[in-house]
Amino acid sequence: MIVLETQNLTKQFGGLTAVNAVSMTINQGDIVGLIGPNGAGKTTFVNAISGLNPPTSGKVTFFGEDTTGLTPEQMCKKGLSRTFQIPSPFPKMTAIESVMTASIFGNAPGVVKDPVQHSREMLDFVEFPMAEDVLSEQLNTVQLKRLDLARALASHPKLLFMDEMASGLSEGELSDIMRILDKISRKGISILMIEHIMQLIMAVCNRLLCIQFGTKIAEGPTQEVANDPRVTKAYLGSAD
Ligand SMILES: Nc1ncnc2c1ncn2[C@@H]1O[C@H](COP(=O)(O)OP(=O)(O)OP(=O)(O)O)[C@@H](O)[C@H]1O
Repeated sequence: MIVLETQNLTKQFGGLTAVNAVSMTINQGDIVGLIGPNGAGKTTFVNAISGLNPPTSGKVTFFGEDTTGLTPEQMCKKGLSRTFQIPSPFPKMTAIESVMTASIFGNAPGVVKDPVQHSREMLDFVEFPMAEDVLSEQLNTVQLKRLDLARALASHPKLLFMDEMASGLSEGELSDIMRILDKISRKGISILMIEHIMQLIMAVCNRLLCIQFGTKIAEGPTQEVANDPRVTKAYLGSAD
């Protein structure tokens, strides 16, 4: 089953074409790695799909429905959640209160009977390393990213976008993230992850999409794309 499809998705900022006619597909159960050099347009592409910064042209289809230009709130209600490269929490809220906002506002009324218990389960699920009543402003970046993930999962997504979840992680924290990604996937949630850490990409992604200067240069099975000379040249820096 096709979860998400983009057709010629384009985003321009004035004279800059940050995303240039990108067409791609995510199938049920996929863990797709979105790779490409810095400034390639990865975050802009994800923003254009998830509603944060709507596309200039092109089409987004989510579970067969045209969702082009819908707001983040509308996309969330339809089953698309995301995490951010730089999480921006509510600083004066505790961890559990932050997750509760998503639990309460990210689901249709009545879906979550007990938001406290549900949020606690989400924090457990992502193996949140701090007490649930810690203030968000006291968390470091790695802990904030874990909280961001719990918040994203609290709205029962069918598709999850993750923006550089693993940057700055130690070797041990990286294997924690791999385990958590596996748990998310086993729940039937499809994943698109922007990531620079090839160790993680190669271990968890079944497919890759590579963009450069806003244009798709490769899409397909992980090994195939990773070995594509255009990708090695663009992303890893050596083709010859
Ligand atoms: N709001 C904006 N206004 C103008 N230009 C923008 C805006 N957002 C992004 N850009 C530009 O669009 C291009 C793509 O940026 P984007 O952040 O999507 O790249 P990226 O692949 O996610 O990079 P990185 O890996 O460094 O996070 C860059 O040239 C960037 O400067």
